Amino acid sequence: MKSPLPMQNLCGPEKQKIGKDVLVKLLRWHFGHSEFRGKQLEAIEAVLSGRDCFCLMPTGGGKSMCYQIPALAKTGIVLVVSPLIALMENQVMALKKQGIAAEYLYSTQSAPVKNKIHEDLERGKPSIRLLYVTPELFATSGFMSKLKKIHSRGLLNLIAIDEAHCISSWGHDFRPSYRKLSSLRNQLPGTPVLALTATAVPKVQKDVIESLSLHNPLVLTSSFNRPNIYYEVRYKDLMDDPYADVRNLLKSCGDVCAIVYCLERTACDDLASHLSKNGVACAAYHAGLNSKLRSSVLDEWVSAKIQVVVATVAFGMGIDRKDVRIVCHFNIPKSMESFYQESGRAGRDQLPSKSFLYYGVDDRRRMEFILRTAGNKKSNSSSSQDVTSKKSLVDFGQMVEYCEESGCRRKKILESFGEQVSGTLCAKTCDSCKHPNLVAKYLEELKTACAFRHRSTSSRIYISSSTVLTEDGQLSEFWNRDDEASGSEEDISDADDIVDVAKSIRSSSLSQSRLNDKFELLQRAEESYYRNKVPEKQVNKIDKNVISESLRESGKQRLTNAVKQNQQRFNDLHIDHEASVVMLENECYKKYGKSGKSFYLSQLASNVRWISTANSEELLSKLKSSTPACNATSNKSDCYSTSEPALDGLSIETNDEKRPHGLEPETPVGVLQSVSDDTKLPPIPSFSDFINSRKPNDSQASKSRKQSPNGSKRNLEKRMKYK
Ligand SMILES: Nc1ncnc2c1ncn2[C@@H]1O[C@H](COP(=O)(O)OP(=O)(O)OP(=O)(O)O)[C@@H](O)[C@H]1O
Ligand SMILES: [Mg+2]
Repeated sequence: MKSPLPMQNLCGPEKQKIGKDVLVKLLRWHFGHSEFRGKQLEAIEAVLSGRDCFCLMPTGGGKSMCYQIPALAKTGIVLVVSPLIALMENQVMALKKQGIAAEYLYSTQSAPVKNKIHEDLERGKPSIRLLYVTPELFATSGFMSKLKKIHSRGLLNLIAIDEAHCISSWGHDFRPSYRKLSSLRNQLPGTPVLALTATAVPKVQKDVIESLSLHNPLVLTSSFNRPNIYYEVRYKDLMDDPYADVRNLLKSCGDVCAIVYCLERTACDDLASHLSKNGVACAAYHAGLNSKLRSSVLDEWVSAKIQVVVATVAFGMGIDRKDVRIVCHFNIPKSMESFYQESGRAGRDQLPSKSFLYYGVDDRRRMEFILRTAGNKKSNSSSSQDVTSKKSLVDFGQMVEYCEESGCRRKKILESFGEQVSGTLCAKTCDSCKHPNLVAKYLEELKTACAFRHRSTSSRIYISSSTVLTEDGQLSEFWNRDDEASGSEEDISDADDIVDVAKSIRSSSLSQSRLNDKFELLQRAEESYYRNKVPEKQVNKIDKNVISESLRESGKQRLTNAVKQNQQRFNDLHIDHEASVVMLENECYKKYGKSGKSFYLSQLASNVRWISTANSEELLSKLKSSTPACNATSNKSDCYSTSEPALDGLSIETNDEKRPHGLEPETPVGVLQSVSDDTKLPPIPSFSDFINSRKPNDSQASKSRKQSPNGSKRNLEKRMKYK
């Protein structure tokens, strides 16, 4: 471990101004960088002199240094508020490696770890120089009173708010918990506050300064230009196989570090599995994976054991690998801000890197649908619905222009943040400046292709994926039949703000008639599948449809979420959550594993619906756990009679450890046992059955429709009408 630079020899008494040479020495000694970058030095000098500072620097610009150097320049503590535990963990680990005493605290951390940190902070001269905390912890009275003590002892040197744009609801990453930071100025007077962000929108900047009550702050802004990133758009509608294009692109760049962003979790799994099968070693990362798997992917990627990650935006803020050479968006992002942040993860080492955006007209429509619906969900009054929805659609419009219009891409990015850009700035570092004729040709072809598609495929079933309310207010999920992608709230909003998302879903205003239309479409698709069975020719297509282990994992996660939403009922009925999830997922897989992903996902959605709609008896009779029956056999897999190899990924043997103790031995029919027993349990309805059961007056008619030729005819007429 490197010994700390002996400060007393460098800067003398505490109050004395710390000179530039001292700060540069600290930078070199501790971090090995020769000089400060951009506005780092100005920010550091401001906060060391006790002044508030708002620091706007591009992604990868080196914002962390602006609070890390002050922490080393004075005895005492720098408090850093950071939005993500993973982000704190990474930074603290890196600092410790450099021999700098840093720790992090969050509310659900184990008591011994917390106590050790608190003990250090209570010492006359704490050894900790940087303390990272979550905004949630900051807002607790217990932590605040401890902090006030440190403050009253004159040891709190600086409060740094990293990713400060999270405080603004105008920003793309709003975290309600950041709002609670607005009281810190009153609670801890006299301590300078440093707000750091890479978010460029002026409205957000103003909001951050006001919300944190920064007093006469030094406002430091830098250009958002990332000269080392080459920008290019690729047009999916002009490609035979966009997957192959991504694959070839990655292969042609060699074994470089890359992030491929997809809108939806299932798309991540799908693309990752395609790439892996075709010689590009990679891993999927999204919020649907369990946290263990996610952190292992992250660890492997950070330590360069994996070079390529296919991820949703859950792979986001604070991801710090300097040598990302390619960021590829397989679907259009929701705004220029998001695009800038995500593509900005490339080339943090300032070396040449590339951003590729795969643009497709279907993706555009889907995003428009999602934003419109999300806008409606997020607001209660109809006027604010309009405003939210319009704002996000306007933001998204900039992204569409980026893709659909000719002209310098770099200029479009920078101008969207209000920067004036000279014509020569780009210097052929985007496709439009480098190959203007080619891009113009693509855009022309795109227009033609879209016009043609509009005429010839207006009958195509286009169902955008989203989570919406059924008529009785329960959660229901739709699956996109076109690309088998599932809607995922997390993918388009705050990944860790489940409560907010749930609230927003509850206030969804999707009309009943549109819902019914969608039900009809899904139901018909399922019926038609069984009528036509899969022809031989489509064998290849079905291969693509294979249900991967990671898809099954994410299926289990969906069911787990549904169980969590009904946790109270499960607890009241003493139903084992985990075993139920395993059993239901296994049932989906057994039933639809061979029919392909589409129906597997559909059946999972049915299960999710069933979990929230089934009454107590139904839940009990299907899921009541008999843990003791299974415990009686030492090996959990003995409880399964199935010999399916795909069960490997379900880690059944771990369920015993996790199962709550105290279940009575006479508990009836076991979840796991139920799969192997002949005991007849109520089936989970298929999509059609579910819909029909919800239409009591119509169910008979629906059945006869399925059977009689007249029924089919009526069905066809109805379909024509819909189209
Ligand atoms: N003065 C410097 N000279 C060279 N490299 C630097 C300097 N300051 C910071 N860096 C390096 O730049 C990289 C990015 O730094 P940092 O993570 O602080 O950026 P950031 O502005 O916080 O980015 P983001 O917005 O993505 O969080 C780090 O790897 C860091 O070591
Ligand atoms: Mg940062």
